[in-house]
Amino acid sequence: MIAQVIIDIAAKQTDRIFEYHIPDNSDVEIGSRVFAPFGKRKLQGFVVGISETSQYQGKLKDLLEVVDEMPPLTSELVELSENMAQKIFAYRISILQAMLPRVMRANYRKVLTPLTEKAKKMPLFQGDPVDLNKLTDPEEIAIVKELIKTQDAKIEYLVENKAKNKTENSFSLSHNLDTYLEINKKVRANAVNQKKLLNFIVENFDEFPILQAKLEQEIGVSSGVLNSAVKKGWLNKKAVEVYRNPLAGYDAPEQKKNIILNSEQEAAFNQIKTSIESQKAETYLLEGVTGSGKTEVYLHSISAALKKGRNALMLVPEISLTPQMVKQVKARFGESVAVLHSGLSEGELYDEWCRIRRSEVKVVVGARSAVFAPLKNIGVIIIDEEHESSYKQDTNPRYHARDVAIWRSKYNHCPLVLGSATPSLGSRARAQKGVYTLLRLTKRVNNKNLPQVNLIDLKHVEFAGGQFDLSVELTQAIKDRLERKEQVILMLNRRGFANFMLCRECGYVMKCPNCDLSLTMHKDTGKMQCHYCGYSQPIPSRCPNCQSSKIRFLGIGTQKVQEELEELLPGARVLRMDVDTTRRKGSYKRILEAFGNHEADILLGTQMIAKGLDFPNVTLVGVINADTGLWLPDYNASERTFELLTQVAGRAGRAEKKGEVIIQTYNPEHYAIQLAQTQDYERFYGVEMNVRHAGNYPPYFYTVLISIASKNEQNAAREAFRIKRELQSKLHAETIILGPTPSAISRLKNQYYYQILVKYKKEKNLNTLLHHIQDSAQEVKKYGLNVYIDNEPERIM
Ligand SMILES: Nc1ncnc2c1ncn2[C@@H]1O[C@H](COP(=O)(O)OP(=O)(O)OP(=O)(O)O)[C@@H](O)[C@H]1O
Ligand SMILES: [Zn+2]
Ligand SMILES: [Zn+2]
Repeated sequence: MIAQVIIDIAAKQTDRIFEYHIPDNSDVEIGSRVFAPFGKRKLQGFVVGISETSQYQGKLKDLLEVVDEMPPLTSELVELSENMAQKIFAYRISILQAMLPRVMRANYRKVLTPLTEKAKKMPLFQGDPVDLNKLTDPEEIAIVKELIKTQDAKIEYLVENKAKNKTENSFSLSHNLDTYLEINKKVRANAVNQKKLLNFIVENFDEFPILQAKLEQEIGVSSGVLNSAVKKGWLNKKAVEVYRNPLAGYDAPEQKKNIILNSEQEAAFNQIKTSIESQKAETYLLEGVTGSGKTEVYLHSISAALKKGRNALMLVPEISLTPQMVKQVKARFGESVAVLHSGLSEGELYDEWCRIRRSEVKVVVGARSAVFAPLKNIGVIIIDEEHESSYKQDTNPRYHARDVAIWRSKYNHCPLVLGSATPSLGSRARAQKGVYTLLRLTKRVNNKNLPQVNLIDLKHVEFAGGQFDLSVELTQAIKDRLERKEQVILMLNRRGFANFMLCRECGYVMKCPNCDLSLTMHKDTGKMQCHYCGYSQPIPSRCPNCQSSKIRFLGIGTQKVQEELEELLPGARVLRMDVDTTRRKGSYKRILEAFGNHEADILLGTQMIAKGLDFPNVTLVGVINADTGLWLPDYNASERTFELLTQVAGRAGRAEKKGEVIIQTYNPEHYAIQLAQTQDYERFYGVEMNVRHAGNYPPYFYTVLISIASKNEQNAAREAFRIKRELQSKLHAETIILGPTPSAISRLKNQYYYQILVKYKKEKNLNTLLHHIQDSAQEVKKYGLNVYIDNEPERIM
């Protein structure tokens, strides 16, 4: 038999199938990871097909071995990777790798192995191969070169598999109960520990095998006692695989009572249920105002799928951001839930993934990449907060989880539910055209009103403190809540916004030497930092340009607002949530739990706190600066602003108590802000569609962004113009080609970027043309050029 293999080298020349002969009695399947000889190297690859015959004329090489016990990819995922490779501009191997947990990606070590006795005795080796990546001493490098030349040593590539199963010792019994009773009689009473152990064995005979940790704890003996019992033949010891449990701590304290759906929820659920039961691949857009109970519709849908003996896949934005959601799913479906998200340790992630692959779970909840979960027999797919831009991966491979989900829904003959209070314009437009089926929840559960929203015009306002962050009105409103023992959520919009250093004498702004971005001040670490490449330097006390001491730090940070709040409202307990306070694993969850237990009055944070939170005691939401993102040079800046404000407003007044929202803005007359005030998505949709129509933007046009990067600015520009000419000569006249222009951030990590935006309605050959452009860029890569192609970009700056 012949295996079709995609080899683990991301390059144009290898982006195709290589054939190998499958040795007899080797259990290669589609989806297997294998080792294959490739030139002089031994590389990993994925089997994407198996056939009886080959077109290849010569003699095929044998596959070397199969890496995993079970093929890591299902045949569905293999097929999916083929489909994706045709649509997005990425190599098939990059797509296949993206489907696996990070730890499973192969790591190659280049080592030098001694061949002759002479070499083996050299101090360089000390008997072992040398890791060439770790070799830095020029003298040693010279020796290595010489050894290769004289063939006393050779270079080899070792593949490291970092994915490891966690094991623990388990003890089982070797005799029957009577024998232990006998032994127990013979052991003298002063052998205290042995007695303890034997008594335990006799009393808990049926409980065995038992894990070591548990035995030690229950009997109160050390591992030494257990090991000597093994030597005596009383116990057998064996390492068994155990799972790391990332859901520990998510156990719901009480099983929630079964909620009865209201009539709108019921109507939406019934439609979804029909598709689940008839196994129909239909896409639903569940448009429900904040607090309308979308989650309950999801959970009912999952139940309905399970009842049909099928499984469920649910995507949420960044799961660590919604511990409340995980808890609910876990409370409902218990042990059969697996979670996948970037907040887990690599080991935990791998274990969860294994449980899914081995069909030990029925429900998978996860962030973007969970859309590749090797779950079989899917009966429903759900994407919560479907408008979130994080569902699009903005690095290679640039896929959108929604597109992948649509493909999987067709493959599995199951419905896909896209839910949001503020659907993306594209999804809403597709529902208008009937491509998706629109389901609406127009009211909050129990007929609660949406909160009242007040706009405060920052151009004409009195500020409460010495800083220009908090208006008198907002401060007073916070005070009122504190007196009533209610809670407040305050959001500082970080989009398009940073704390930067400005010299009032010469106008100098401190920028990153590698990128074209201003450095951001971090008071806690005492550093000015580039958020893009990580460069940092100490906060200066004088202007680096003119030595003046008149430097100012502009912008506001959550830290500064926290200080001001504590000054204006002494005694107020403030919890801060931003990148700095959530860096450590689990801190997000801890902060939210503390706020939920009313250990603080105010939750102050960045966009992180805008979505999905459900705290009944929150009656006031304040937005400190609504509009920083409004003027970004992106066609979807209004959509993002409207969405953010509507979402954060939705956190107020979700239970019995009435909610209020105060939005501070410099642009109270802008339509995105005005419509966020009424939280009227449908009207916003109407207005924004007109704006997009006038500007020839999505969803009226499709878009592709081509970025050209080089260390040499001229080269980037020259190639960009060449690509534009090629596009112009081959595309329709009505297709719009914008650029090339330097990207809004024109230099990043010492690379200059130029970009071209193509807007089109119908271009049958565009895909082929773009692949061709990318391929020819590969050929000029030796001049340091890189071309990136992003289909339907979320950001065009
Ligand atoms: N039928 C119902 N009866 C009573 N309570 C309900 C019902 N459905 C949902 N709830 C409760 O209403 C609250 C809000 O629901 P949920 O969080 O699902 O809203 P949502 O639509 O997801 O809102 P958002 O978009 O703001 O996240 C939750 O506490 C939920 O338990
Ligand atoms: Zn930088
Ligand atoms: Zn200066």
